[in-house]
Amino acid sequence: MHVTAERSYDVLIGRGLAGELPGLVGAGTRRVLLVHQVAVADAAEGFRSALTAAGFEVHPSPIPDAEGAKTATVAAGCWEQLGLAGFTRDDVVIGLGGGAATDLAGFVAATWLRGVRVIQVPTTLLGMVDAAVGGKTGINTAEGKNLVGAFHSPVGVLCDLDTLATLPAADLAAGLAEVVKCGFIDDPRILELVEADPDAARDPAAPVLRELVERAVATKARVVSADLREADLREILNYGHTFGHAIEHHEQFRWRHGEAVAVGLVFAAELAHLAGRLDADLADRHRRILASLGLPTGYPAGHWDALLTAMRRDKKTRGATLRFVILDGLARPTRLEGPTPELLMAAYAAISSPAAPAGANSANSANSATELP
Ligand SMILES: NC(=O)c1ccc[n+]([C@@H]2O[C@H](COP(=O)([O-])OP(=O)(O)OC[C@H]3O[C@@H](n4cnc5c(N)ncnc54)[C@H](O)[C@@H]3O)[C@@H](O)[C@H]2O)c1
Ligand SMILES: O=C(O)C(=O)C[C@@H](O)[C@H](O)[C@H](O)COP(=O)(O)O
Ligand SMILES: [Zn+2]
Repeated sequence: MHVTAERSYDVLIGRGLAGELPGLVGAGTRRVLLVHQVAVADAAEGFRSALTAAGFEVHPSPIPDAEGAKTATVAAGCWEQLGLAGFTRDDVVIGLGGGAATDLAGFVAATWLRGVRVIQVPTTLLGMVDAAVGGKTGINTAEGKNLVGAFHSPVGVLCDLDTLATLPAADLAAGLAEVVKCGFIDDPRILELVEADPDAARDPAAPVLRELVERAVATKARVVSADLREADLREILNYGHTFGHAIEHHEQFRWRHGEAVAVGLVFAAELAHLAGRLDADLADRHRRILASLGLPTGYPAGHWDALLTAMRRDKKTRGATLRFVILDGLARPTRLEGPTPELLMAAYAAISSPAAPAGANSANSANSATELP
């Protein structure tokens, strides 16, 4: 799959792709910072040996798990490592792991010497279909999700489907939320494939998963190739994220991103329905598909003020005006600008349910900011 950005690059999707990495790093390079999650330490060791054998000086950089990596402190640790090792503009950063690792690695690469090359090697479904592609990089702050970052396109993306074999089922399901998002905004065939066999969609060895990855990457590649810097069209990739990011922040980043996006998609669908833009069946189709994948579709009542405060920091907000990506119909994304407080609260009421997020991280839900039964 090809992406057009400041420089064009390829997203390779397949199995057994590790051998492609030294070629992507390129002969003119001396040093490689290998930023990786501890969960993929074995894969990191394999890459380290292959790159060392190819003559590169490899600096492994293990990072904290999940959102714990997307902090200024962790980024500063990487900058220190780059400085001590004398990384120059010819050198390369590799991001290996889930979206949190690729977001951090991309941000470190974007900021080191005002920009060095980054190669993304996603090892979660979400990383493959979304985070590693498109050049959005960033970290969180105490005030919100992804508030600091840069657009910095990778020079290549390696999606080795073999790496998904070890991914926990709940993380795979979380990645499917972004795949389903692509289905609603752009490629309805995705929805048909999931509806035909939700269990196969959750099976990393099933052929349908590969097709889902290819279709979601195709949507993302087409959109970011047309609008890298989110001047207009790219906002459709943010479908479900205004409310989703607010949940992540309110839950102090203890929900998986994809789980929060799943609820955000249902919120956006209800908002569109209540605004008279989307019919009830299509709104409900969001719930049915996401629930069939074990994803949450509701959020407890009683947290509106905090969620609204978080939504005001969304990057799509202009001045005091909240802006939502909604659907006018299937694969017809558009925007809803400045919905009234009554409309927003009605959408919240429509998704406020006592149902616990089925895919929620059990370690996380114990610490949930909300009382989930
Ligand atoms: N830049 C973008 O365009 C973009 C797009 C979507 C999401 N994101 C960001 O991506 C992040 C979410 O990504 P994610 O869902 O991949 O979460 P994640 O990076 O936290 O990974 C999920 C979990 O899977 C583990 N893991 C990773 N690969 C594994 C493997 N192969 N086997 C076993 N365990 C593995 C990780 O250690 C982690 O515990 C969020 O921060 C979100 O904001 C960015
Ligand atoms: O690539 C994009 O553009 C997206 O919005 C994809 C989202 O799935 C992703 O979560 C992204 O990181 C959100 O970006 P943000 O600009 O809302 O922080
Ligand atoms: Zn997302």
